[in-house]
Amino acid sequence: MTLFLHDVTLTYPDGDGRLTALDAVELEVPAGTLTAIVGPSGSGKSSLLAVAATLVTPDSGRVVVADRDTARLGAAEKAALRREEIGIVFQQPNLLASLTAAEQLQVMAHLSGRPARQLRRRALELLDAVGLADKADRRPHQLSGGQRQRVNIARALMNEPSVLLVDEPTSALDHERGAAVLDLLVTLTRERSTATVLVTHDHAHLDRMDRTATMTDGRLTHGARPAEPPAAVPAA
Ligand SMILES: Nc1ncnc2c1ncn2[C@@H]1O[C@H](COP(=O)(O)OP(=O)(O)OP(=O)(O)O)[C@@H](O)[C@H]1O
Repeated sequence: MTLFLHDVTLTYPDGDGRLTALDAVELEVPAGTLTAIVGPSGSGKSSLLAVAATLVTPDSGRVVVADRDTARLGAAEKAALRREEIGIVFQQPNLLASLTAAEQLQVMAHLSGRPARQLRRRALELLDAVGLADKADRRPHQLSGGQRQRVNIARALMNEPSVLLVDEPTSALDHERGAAVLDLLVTLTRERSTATVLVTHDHAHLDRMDRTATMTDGRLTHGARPAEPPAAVPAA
């Protein structure tokens, strides 16, 4: 199992007490599949991503990433695991204004120590995979919002991660571009065998995902489709 969370509980300090952000969460994401997490604001979705990314250590439970039990890892080993095995796509692309699309990707992988020419080749291959082969030398202000999000996704894949964590990738996009970005994420998940977790508010495209789970007050329920508004009953 590429990403595996077992009985994960996370609390934050809250006044005199503690607030439970994740409550006995179970999550298994096999390689090459995409799980969408939906749920209301404040229900714990971002906390789940932060724990899966090993950025936050839960109070209890197991977090296994690429067959490594993260509880056994020191800080340096965790940082290496993040760099080598985990790709993160944030809501806002956070691209560096002065760099071209290809450079955004290359700078990400620079620390890996691979030769510059090899990094450039990989950056161009990924930009091609996200449909931006002809935009490699554009800077962020010369790209549309959807194109910037594609650069963001390609950048997260630069180190060939086995786990891809995606936070609200379509929130800044219109319906059509949002759907195209989700299609792209499904394709990349299959092609690159990533275990992908996607947090989304957007219920419109859940049928494209392999699995859906709903977060409610820190508890994750699998398989349940989020409540849709009831269909209008035609007047008799
Ligand atoms: N660093 C923190 N310290 C204290 N409380 C926090 C912290 N981060 C999140 N929380 C609280 O934990 C709960 C879960 O927050 P989280 O950000 O995981 O929810 P979310 O489902 O991602 O929300 P949204 O959809 O609005 O981004 C919320 O009640 C939030 O206020």
